[in-house]
Amino acid sequence: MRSLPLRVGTRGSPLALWQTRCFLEMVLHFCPVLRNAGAFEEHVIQTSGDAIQDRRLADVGGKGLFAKEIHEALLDGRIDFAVHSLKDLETEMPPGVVLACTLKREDSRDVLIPGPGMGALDPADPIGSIPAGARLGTASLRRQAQILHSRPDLAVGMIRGNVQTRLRKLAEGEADATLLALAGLRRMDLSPPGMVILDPEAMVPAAGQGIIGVTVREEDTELHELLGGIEDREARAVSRAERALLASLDGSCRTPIGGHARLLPDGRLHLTGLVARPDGSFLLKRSLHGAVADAEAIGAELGDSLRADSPADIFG
Ligand SMILES: NCc1[nH]cc(CCC(=O)O)c1CC(=O)O
Repeated sequence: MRSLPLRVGTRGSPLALWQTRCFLEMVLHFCPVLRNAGAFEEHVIQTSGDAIQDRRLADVGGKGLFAKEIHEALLDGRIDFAVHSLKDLETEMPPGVVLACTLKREDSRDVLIPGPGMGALDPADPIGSIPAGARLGTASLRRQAQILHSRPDLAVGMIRGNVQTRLRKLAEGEADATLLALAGLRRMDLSPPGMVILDPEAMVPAAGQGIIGVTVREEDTELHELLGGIEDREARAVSRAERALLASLDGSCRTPIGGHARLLPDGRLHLTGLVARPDGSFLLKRSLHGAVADAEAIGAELGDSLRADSPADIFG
């Protein structure tokens, strides 16, 4: 057995810390031998994404801004593994870093949250029931494009920061409504008043949304084995499809892209993909299904088909 403690890297946001502790509890559950005090050491790593609070990440121009420094710490041997929100983890990681396990998915849907000045939303048609001309606060081009596609009358402004910061800004009137991932709210036991869950076909979630992913050094077979025990096979299957779709679209961070897979009652995998223009003036959504064993091929095929039928400027 290697020397303890095992050093786990994480971002410092409340959600990231919650996810890291939840993951460590799972490891202890499956691996009681590690249950002595001090088996793990938490290393909070500030990432480029955390440092940028005033601009859209898309304008800073880089994928993987929430993970770069964490990958570096892993490759330098300063940490042994790292816990990520899979949706913030780029599909092509640096050589030597691998995704060793994906945990059981929390709810993958987005929610629409009205601010204090907005009346109740209609749960049967939440997006349609937003008052005309309302200001929506989001930094996500994927969410912005999908809302503007059906509601071009709305104004979109940016709200950034961690989940708590965004909710505070909403309460202070910086926007009339906002959109967040239900997974983050559930994990932190938050349920903002008036929030309505959006159907994933109406607001296609981001690839990997609601899934926690753990990275390790490729050569670290011991940790690979340990983490294999808590891998969730369904989460792995859907994330393989969603991430293959993302990789095959190879959009820039300025391309709104959605990807959402689920297992059908008959065991096959169903994948919905979406590409759009940020202003919602173009939006293409398609689905494909097939065998779980073909998850990656399904993602790649759907990505190719969406790309083939999108105007050139989408991927320019
Ligand atoms: N982009 C930030 C981020 N990364 C992961 C989550 C939520 C948790 C998850 O999707 O697993 C969030 C917040 C949000 O989008 O509301």
